[in-house]
Amino acid sequence: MAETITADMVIHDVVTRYPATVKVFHGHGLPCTACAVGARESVAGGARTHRFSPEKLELLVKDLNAAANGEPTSVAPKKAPVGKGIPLNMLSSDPDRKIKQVIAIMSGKGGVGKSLVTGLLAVSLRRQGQRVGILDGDITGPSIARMFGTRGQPTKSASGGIEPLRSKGGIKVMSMNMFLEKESDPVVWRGPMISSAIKQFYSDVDWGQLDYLLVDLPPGTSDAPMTVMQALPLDGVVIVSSPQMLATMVVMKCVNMVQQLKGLIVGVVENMSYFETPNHERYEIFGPSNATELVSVTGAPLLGQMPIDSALTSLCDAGRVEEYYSDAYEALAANFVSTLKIKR
Ligand SMILES: Nc1ncnc2c1ncn2[C@@H]1O[C@H](COP(=O)(O)OP(=O)(O)OP(=O)(O)O)[C@@H](O)[C@H]1O
Repeated sequence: MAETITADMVIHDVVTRYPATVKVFHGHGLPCTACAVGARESVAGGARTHRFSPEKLELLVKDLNAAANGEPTSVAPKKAPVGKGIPLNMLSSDPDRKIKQVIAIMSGKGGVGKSLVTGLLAVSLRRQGQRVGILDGDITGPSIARMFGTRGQPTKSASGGIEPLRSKGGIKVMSMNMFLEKESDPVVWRGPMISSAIKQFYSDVDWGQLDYLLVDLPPGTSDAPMTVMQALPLDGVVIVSSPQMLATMVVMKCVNMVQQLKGLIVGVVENMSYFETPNHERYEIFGPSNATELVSVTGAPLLGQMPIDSALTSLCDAGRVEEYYSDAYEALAANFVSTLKIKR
């Protein structure tokens, strides 16, 4: 007999404990399990947002309890939205694993802010006490080291591996930039050399104990993303998109690639979703949000919608990205952590 589900329970907790309830939420027309809000919102709160009457809420709660106990519900069981926004409990099977989660950040197209989202997600995770590393998998166009202002060349670690550089805030960073004489030197390498560099960045670098290793990938579906998907013990992929990107079908290419390589999309982030004035007026500069479609094509929860902020570019150029603070990124990190629950 399952514990009684009540209207004040958080949607995320309900579906995590009783996955059969996802069908009930969807059957009642509530998309909350596929929404970032569901991570914090109560069942009653979700129902209120969707203008449920008290009677409808009562029936929903009754059905949730029925589903949790394997009993019939009043809503016809819709085709189970397998993986659609169900928060994943990704408990590491091996408690001795030094890096608890390896997550790649991917986008189909260049310039949507994938590196920036990777960097700021790392910053917020670190602020929340997580041990974080960033592997800059963009070998030919690295930008992570610059963003964090990490200078100098990596040294040999005590165990004979490569010691990653550390940001001011304590994030471990490894990027091709660190091996170039001049930051502007090009890396003119063919695919196999790029793949080999990525593998070495994972296996030869002494990452130590980490909660999250974020791997920033170059755009597209070429050698580097393929290497990461196939050669690294990847736990999941976060897809970064922007409002106008869905129309170009590049997101679909990413999704298909991840699926073909048997990877798992753990969440999506919509960057450059809106611009907010000091008076809190919002403008959707790149058009209306496609977040709902993103969730439905990827089958993964929306982790956050990031604003456009002109302050970011100058901070990144000055290597001071860690000085940036925004509630949107703190919420993104919180959603990320609750989606990928790990055992320390
Ligand atoms: N939300 C945002 N607000 C303001 N500037 C942003 C935002 N997102 C990204 N940018 C800026 O856009 C530029 C491109 O971002 P970034 O390098 O992160 O994109 P990318 O997708 O990783 O690019 P690439 O395809 O080259 O790897 C950077 O100058 C970055 O600072």
